[in-house]
Amino acid sequence: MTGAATIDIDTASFKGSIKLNSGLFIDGKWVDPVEPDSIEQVVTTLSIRVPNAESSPYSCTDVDLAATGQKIAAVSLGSGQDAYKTAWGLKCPGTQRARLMQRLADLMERDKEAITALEVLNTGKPFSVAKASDVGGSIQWIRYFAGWADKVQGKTIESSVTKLAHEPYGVVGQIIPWNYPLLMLAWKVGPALATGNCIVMKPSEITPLTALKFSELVAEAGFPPGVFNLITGYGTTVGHAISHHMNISKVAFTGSTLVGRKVLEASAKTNLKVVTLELGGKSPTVIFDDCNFEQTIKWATQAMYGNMGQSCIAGTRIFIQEGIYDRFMEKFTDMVKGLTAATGDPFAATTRHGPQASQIQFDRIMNYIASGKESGATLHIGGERHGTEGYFIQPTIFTDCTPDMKIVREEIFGPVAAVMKFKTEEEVIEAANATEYGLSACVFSENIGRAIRVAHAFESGSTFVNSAQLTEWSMPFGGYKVSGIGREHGEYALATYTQVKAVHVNIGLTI
Ligand SMILES: NC(=O)C1=CN([C@@H]2O[C@H](COP(=O)(O)OP(=O)(O)OC[C@H]3O[C@@H](n4cnc5c(N)ncnc54)[C@H](O)[C@@H]3O)[C@@H](O)[C@H]2O)C=CC1
Ligand code: BAL
Repeated sequence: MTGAATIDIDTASFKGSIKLNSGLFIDGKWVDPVEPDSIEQVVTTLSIRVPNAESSPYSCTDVDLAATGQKIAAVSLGSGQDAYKTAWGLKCPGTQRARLMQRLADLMERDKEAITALEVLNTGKPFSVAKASDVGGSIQWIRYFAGWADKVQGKTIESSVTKLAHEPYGVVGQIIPWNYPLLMLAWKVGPALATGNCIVMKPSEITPLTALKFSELVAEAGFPPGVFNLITGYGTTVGHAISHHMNISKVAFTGSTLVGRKVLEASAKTNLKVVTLELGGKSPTVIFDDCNFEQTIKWATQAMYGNMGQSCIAGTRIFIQEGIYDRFMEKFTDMVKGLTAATGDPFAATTRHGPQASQIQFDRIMNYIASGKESGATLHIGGERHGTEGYFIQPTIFTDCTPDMKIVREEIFGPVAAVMKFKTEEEVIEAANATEYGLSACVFSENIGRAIRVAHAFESGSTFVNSAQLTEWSMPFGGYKVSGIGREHGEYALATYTQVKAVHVNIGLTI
């Protein structure tokens, strides 16, 4: 139900009380979900776990913010449509949209510490990382797209005097996951607002807190009511309603390939809404003998274990050329031991590795570890729960992996590396591409000719030479194969939030 919950946080990184609205943010207002006997009915459960600073930081108190039923269609989507027609998109000049977006970014900057604390509660990621990458990155994304808002322009084709207008879709649905709750929101909101669309946003049911806070800042920034709407709830209800809705013209989804297929299917069965999908990955990290050894160790470790391995571009299949295999494994093992030693309370300044985001995810990863052991891979290090409480898993390495193993084929979304040895460039390209996924791939070699050759040979939407995971607001991001459809970021993202209208102007032709 609507109302505000106060979350008291007393940790090494953040001390304070954060007031958070707990309703749905629709048409610029916090509203109660409507009666549960309606046709489109969902149950919204916002349950957060607040570390109890008095005892172990991992013993948690459940705080219920809301648990209720709702019908979303008439209220949220109807008002979104109305707002689009009267107050946004074609009616609101790009310069004004840019100003509002910059104001929103300023407010996020103002509340950066509190937003970070909420994101840590949401996910368990280390505070310093959440502050710099998740919240800092989100602010950058909003600012970057604010810069585009007054530069979305059409063209004129001179020969036939045809004006091409790039128009917003109207109401777009956005369904996002739990691994980067605020960042994924910013990735999607930025281009949608810049191009003048209205948004119906559904955060993951596991991590709604920063999205609620973001909605408050949207209101404070002065966006017209209905431009940004937040509907919390489950995928099978709210997500299902969004993907099937006849008045939503485009859906942008990030999450599992399984659900991505459902969203696409929903489009086919309803109004053929445009669907962009950013899905899973099983990304290769290819390390040649002639790499810069010290740098490569660091990048490969970060690529694998960053965000506790809960990243769609995690470098989970690590291919090491035979000449440096032993030396690399020795140092890589040391890095993992260091990470294990720095595993713990996400609010502690020394923590570099936190828990997995949920019990479901914890169980899923532990099952993959069991499968790795059963399938004959060698458990090199890790493989157990870390500590006795919470969703902590030791950073893990499996060696002697083969392509048929589940831990090599499937996205684990946890801190579990599958290491393989290779001899030749041709062999490793084939092995790296032997996956249904194609989101990201890294190559490490000081032979720049070879590095570029391999980067081009990867069947992947993003490839990195002597680096990893450097996703940036201006660089297109998306998948080959089952890793997705469409691109986010930069000018390419604008194209996925606009449709082109050809206006043919007769300047003298008579019949
Ligand atoms: N590409 C990425 O960044 C992500 C990939 N994943 C992968 O997916 C696996 C499972 O994680 P989940 O949380 O279960 O992902 P998921 O794909 O079920 O959830 C992502 C979002 O989709 C929504 N959703 C779920 N069912 C839906 C439906 N029928 N219609 C519309 N929306 C729906 C969820 O509520 C959430 O907001 C992970 O282990 C990982 O492999 C998960 C999260 C992010
Ligand atoms: N889903 C995009 C960001 C990531 O998971 O790495």
